[in-house]
Amino acid sequence: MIIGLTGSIATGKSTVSRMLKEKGYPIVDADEISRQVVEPGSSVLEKIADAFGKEIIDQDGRLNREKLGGLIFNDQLEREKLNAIMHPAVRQEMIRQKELWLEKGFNTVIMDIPLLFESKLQSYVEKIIVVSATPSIQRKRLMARNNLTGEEADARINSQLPIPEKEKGADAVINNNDTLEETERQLDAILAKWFVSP
Ligand SMILES: CC(C)(COP(=O)(O)OP(=O)(O)OC[C@H]1O[C@@H](n2cnc3c(N)ncnc32)[C@H](O)[C@@H]1O)[C@@H](O)C(=O)NCCC(=O)NCCS
Ligand SMILES: Nc1ncnc2c1ncn2[C@@H]1O[C@H](COP(=O)(O)OP(=O)(O)OP(=O)(O)O)[C@@H](O)[C@H]1O
Repeated sequence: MIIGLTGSIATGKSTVSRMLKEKGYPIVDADEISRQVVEPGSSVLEKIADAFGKEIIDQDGRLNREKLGGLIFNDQLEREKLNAIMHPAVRQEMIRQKELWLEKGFNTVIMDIPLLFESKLQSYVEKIIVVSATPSIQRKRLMARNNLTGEEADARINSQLPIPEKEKGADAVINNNDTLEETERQLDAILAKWFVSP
């Protein structure tokens, strides 16, 4: 079974994804892939420099993620421009990795895709788990993790679909507002209900 794992920014996808990895599930991680496709010298990075200016690349040839984040999280048109450059490459690599895991004989593959709903990738997966948190907990965790002001955190949160919209499209919701143990208990209940194993 192909399971899509999504949520909103800083609601706890990576946390749940780590739990699944520990249980032996193979993970295809869209955030990790979106870092790989912009490695120094890649054609995707070249396109980003053409579109956003050479200043977006540091002296060492690496993408300045902070600068690019500052541009795209505050501006829908700039965000769409970046998405149009990056998403085709990210999608292609996600599918390649999923096929590899299936060829290796796994029954289940977890696709960790933050923008599953925004990018309309529902058809890529068979079941969808949404990791959810209350808006105030989400904002607090995002500010702490990324060292952001409230305003910067709000811009990132508002660049995605509202959490209730995502919950409506989910086959299962994990409420990650409490302890990690409580989150894992919800995860285990979902896996048992769906009779899945790695
Ligand atoms: C703008 C970038 C350079 C900022 O890098 P940074 O290291 O600060 O953030 P990181 O990549 O860890 O992403 C953190 C979270 O931001 C959110 N996010 C990232 N990109 C986007 C986007 N285009 N639209 C809305 N939310 C986004 C996601 O929830 C993601 O999990 C980076 O996010 C990026 O390359 N984004 C475009 C690729 C993309 O859409 N990635 C999301 C999954 S495919
Ligand atoms: N149950 C919890 N209790 C306390 N802190 C938590 C809990 N779950 C997650 N966190 C913390 O909240 C932050 C966000 O979690 P995580 O990185 O898993 O979110 P994410 O959804 O993967 O975010 P992104 O969309 O940015 O990739 C992290 O710093 C994490 O350690």
